[in-house]
Amino acid sequence: MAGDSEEERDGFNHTPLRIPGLLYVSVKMENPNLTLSGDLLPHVSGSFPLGPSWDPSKALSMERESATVWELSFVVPPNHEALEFKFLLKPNCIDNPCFVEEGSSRVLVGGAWQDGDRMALFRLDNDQVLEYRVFVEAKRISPFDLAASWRAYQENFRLSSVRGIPDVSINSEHQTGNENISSANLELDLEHYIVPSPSTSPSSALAYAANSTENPRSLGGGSASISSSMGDDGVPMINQPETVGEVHAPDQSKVYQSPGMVKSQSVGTICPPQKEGSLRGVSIDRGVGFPRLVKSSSSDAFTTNFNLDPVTKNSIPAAAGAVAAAAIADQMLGPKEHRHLAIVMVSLPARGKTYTAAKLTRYLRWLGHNTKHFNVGKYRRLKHGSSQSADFFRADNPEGVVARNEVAKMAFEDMISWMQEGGQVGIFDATNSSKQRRNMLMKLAEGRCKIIFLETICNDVDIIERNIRFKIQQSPDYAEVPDFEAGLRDFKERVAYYEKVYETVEEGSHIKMIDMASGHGGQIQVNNISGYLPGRIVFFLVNTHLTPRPILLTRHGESRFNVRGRIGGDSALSEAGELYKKKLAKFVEKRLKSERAACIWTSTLQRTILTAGPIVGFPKIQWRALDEINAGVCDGMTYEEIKKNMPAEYESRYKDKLRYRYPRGESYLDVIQRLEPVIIELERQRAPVVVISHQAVLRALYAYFTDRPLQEIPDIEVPLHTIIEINLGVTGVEEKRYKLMD
Ligand SMILES: O=P(O)(O)OC[C@H]1O[C@@](CO)(OP(=O)(O)O)[C@@H](O)[C@@H]1O
Repeated sequence: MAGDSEEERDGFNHTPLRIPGLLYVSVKMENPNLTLSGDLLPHVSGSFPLGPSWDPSKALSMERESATVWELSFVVPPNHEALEFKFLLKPNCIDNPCFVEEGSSRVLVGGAWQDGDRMALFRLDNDQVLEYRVFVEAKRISPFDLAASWRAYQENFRLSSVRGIPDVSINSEHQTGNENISSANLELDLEHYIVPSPSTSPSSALAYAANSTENPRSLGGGSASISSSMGDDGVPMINQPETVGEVHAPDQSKVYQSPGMVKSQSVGTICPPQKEGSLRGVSIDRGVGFPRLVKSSSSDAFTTNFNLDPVTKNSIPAAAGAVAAAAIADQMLGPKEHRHLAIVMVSLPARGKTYTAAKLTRYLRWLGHNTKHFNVGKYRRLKHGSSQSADFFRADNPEGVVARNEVAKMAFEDMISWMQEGGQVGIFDATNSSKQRRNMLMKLAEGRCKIIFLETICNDVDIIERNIRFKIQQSPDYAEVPDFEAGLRDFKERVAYYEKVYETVEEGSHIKMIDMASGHGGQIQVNNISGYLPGRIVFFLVNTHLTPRPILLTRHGESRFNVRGRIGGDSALSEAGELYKKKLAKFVEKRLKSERAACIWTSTLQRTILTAGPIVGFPKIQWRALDEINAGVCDGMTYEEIKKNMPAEYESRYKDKLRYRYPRGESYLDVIQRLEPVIIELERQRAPVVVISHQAVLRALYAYFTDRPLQEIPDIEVPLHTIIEINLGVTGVEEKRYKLMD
């Protein structure tokens, strides 16, 4: 084309490139007339780094890039010595001679030809001449691109040693070769290996679920106002409301300013131990909720207030995936569903209502929906004391009825106030067993939130009896009743009073869970339910049950990358990892020996598959969703290397590890989103499950079971060679840890 430089026309580089960094050099040969070359394969031989010598037998073969083009790429330091080389054609058969191109050697300096010929000529035995066009391309590359291309090379060319294993497998016999370890080393007295669970875990002991619900605003001494002030830039700053009984400290790391956006502050909430014997201790509120949608002050366009971190240049919504997508869709098309949702529990006492409410709260929070659990019993105890006898609950006791309606109203109003300050889903936990009470709540909700009634019906007398006994042991209502039998009689009397006036739900939007506790049969009836979140709630409830079973979480045995401090990758096990896999197999054998069924889940990465290897007798299933967080371009690097070579990325992750997404990789929030099907399946399973996975993934799973705030997930301790046993039972979640080796 007229005006094109010679270089642009023929692809040649005539001036030496003097650019800092590593040089990625690609040399190509093109032979448009393939038929002439027969089985002669293009090679390159030359000085370092192209080869140790000019010996043709050590020449580097070029890769076929297309039908007519052959390519060889290599990396050289920026100020490399002149590289000398020549093209060769080597026959397939080593006995035949090879042909070296005519003319003097080619010289590359700084990635550019030094007067090199643009054609390579080969004179064959029969005086036939073969002509190839030659090209060179040099690019400066970062160590990360280099690492990525090396990884791609490895993944493509080095077969994983476990690739032959099908997605679902079971080995019924110990593998030979794996057992050359003295059985004495593996003699496991399980109790001997128990180590304390982290003290911050609220579920390391049994907790009465109602204790950790919301504290009343008007009874606990705090205020419930929205404080609104002007920020430095003159735009209003909306503070998260305070919750009574909690001390608030603004989390400066989440204060952000973004052009055209309302400045917002997400508040970390430090909760001192709660009055009612809460086991939670100090915890930090997750500080992420349904993204608030605000209108830009500088333009007509709507923007989404996503708690952006000023240092994270690829800023990520506070709650990723579906939560953020729903917020955007609402903003563009108008809200499809009511922004605030109240799940109003309905049931007789001791039907698993509070347990179901707590479980649903935990699930919705983990997904990033701002959810709180309001337990009217807690309000009652704080207002009227915890030693009310059955009489208080009689429908023909006017003072009792007034007092109970009053605390219900108070809790409901607290819930609505919290919603108006940005809360999304309130779980309203009381018996709400008469139409009259439910009408009262519907009136209070009018124009302020949508109500879905969630009724739990249980017809299994054994389950009811078990729940009643648990209530006497755990509920603060009976903490001061020393005689268990007296407590039992009183509570049964209370239940009878409720039964007299109980009216099943027929009105409004509702979900009925009928005999779902055992996990055998049961049914869910749904009336007038629509929308994304209600749909998701129904799906969750359909899959959940109360059959007790353990879930064992463990990281793979130490990998070779772990030893070298490299993240990600797909390396095999170190020597210590090899030992752990054998110990783990023994542990599983012993711990699950009385179980009729169990299942082993691994990721698709070889370090988990190899760790599961010696476990016998249980099916093994590989889940891609259990793969480690994808570190994108940083995969295979050490944290030190990232810090040195990509300081901005390192800093961004350090500042907000939860939301930080590796370039071309994932964030912790991404990992949580992809784990949702795993959670649903874990809830659905009735047999024990052993999950052999990775640090980031197990942090997210563990946070779900122990109701840890999203913000804390990236720092949860999940050590190597340790098994975290989660027991899901009728009374809640219990945790135990076994450390098999260092
Ligand atoms: O989020 P951080 O703390 O980096 O932890 C995740 C990292 O843990 C590691 C080990 O450092 O997991 P893994 O156990 O699978 O080897 C890395 O591969 C992974 O990137």
